Amino acid sequence: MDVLLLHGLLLLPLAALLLYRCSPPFQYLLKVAFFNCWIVATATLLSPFAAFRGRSVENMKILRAALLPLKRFYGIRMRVSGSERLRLPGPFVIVCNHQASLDLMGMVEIIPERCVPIAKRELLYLGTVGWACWLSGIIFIDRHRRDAAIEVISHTASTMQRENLRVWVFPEGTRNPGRSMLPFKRGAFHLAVQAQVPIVPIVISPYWNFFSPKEKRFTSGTCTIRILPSVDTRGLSPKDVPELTESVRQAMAEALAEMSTSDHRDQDKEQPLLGPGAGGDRGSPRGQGDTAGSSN
Ligand SMILES: CCCCCCCC/C=C\CCCCCCCC(=O)SCCNC(=O)CCNC(=O)[C@H](O)C(C)(C)COP(=O)(O)OP(=O)(O)OC[C@H]1O[C@@H](n2cnc3c(N)ncnc32)[C@H](O)[C@@H]1OP(=O)(O)O
Ligand SMILES: CCCCCCCC/C=C\CCCCCCCC(=O)OC[C@@H](O)COP(=O)(O)O
Repeated sequence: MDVLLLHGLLLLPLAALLLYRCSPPFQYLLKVAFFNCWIVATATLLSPFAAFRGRSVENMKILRAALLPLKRFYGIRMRVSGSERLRLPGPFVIVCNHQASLDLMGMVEIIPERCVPIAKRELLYLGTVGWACWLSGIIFIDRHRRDAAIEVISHTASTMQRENLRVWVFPEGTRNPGRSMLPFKRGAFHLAVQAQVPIVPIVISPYWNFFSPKEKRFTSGTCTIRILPSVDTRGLSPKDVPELTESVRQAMAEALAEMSTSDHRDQDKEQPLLGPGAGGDRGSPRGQGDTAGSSN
């Protein structure tokens, strides 16, 4: 009986390993589970240290350090182009496309100092993760209460100037794995106009060559982040916001379309720490590679 049990216990990890290597959907599930576990574990372990400092944007540095290793686990190579455009001295508003939770990997790659994201209020209720977000100064809005959200944004505009704060907004307002961008919410643009600060648009390339929840596929691959030229808002007033929103969206949509046809060759792949990138590069569009970036 004991021998049987021992054999069973030995076979279980072996079977799991075999399944992991042979079944891309199983690999996908485990990789997504690990992503979430990593976030919960680091938030739980590190938030008490951040709590000594109290709520502060400086805690973003801890949050960033905790999330930076993720790309190595998954063998995701990040290529960034135009990073010098983020080296503006004062406050500014970043607007970025939002595909999935994986965006966190791109965010930590490029997010400048003293920058906080605007996030949905629901994140506050994620236990220690919500606590970590609150401690790091993340700004929460209730998307279902427009007036309250607008008030938070107005308040943020004055804080930005006073405290030299940068703000990161996902103007689509929700995750969008689709091939084109959703219409933009106007909050980020009102914020920039109210604070009279520049807007820096950022586009993260589509993940479909290595990540697809629909197909349950998560392999290694390359992600390109393009920082577009900043847009000045000095002298603009609230009546200019619709046009401003549309012109920034247009520039981002064009960049996204261009990046969607870019190909990431096999030699660009990193070896993931979490096993082989089984499943290959299915579904990746073929074309010219984006060589403008510097890899780091
Ligand atoms: C060294 C340091 C390193 C640090 C490293 C750090 C690493 C960081 C890593 C990890 C952090 C965690 C990351 C978490 C990420 C989470 C992401 C999310 O949760 S995304 C969901 C939440 N985001 C949004 O929703 C977008 C913002 N939303 C908006 O801007 C909306 O506009 C909103 C909510 C304010 C209203 O939404 P509406 O659905 O009503 O739509 P509308 O069309 O925009 O507005 C309706 C009307 O209100 C006006 N309006 C909107 N905002 C206004 C404003 N601020 N002032 C005046 N009017 C405004 C508009 O002009 C429009 O009016 P008219 O049609 O033009 O007449
Ligand atoms: C201060 C100490 C820090 C310790 C280490 C912290 C470790 C990580 C902590 C927090 C990371 C943030 C996790 C939040 C990730 C969620 C991002 C996301 O994708 O949310 C979805 C939301 O946008 C849109 O929602 P819907 O598509 O409308 O549903």
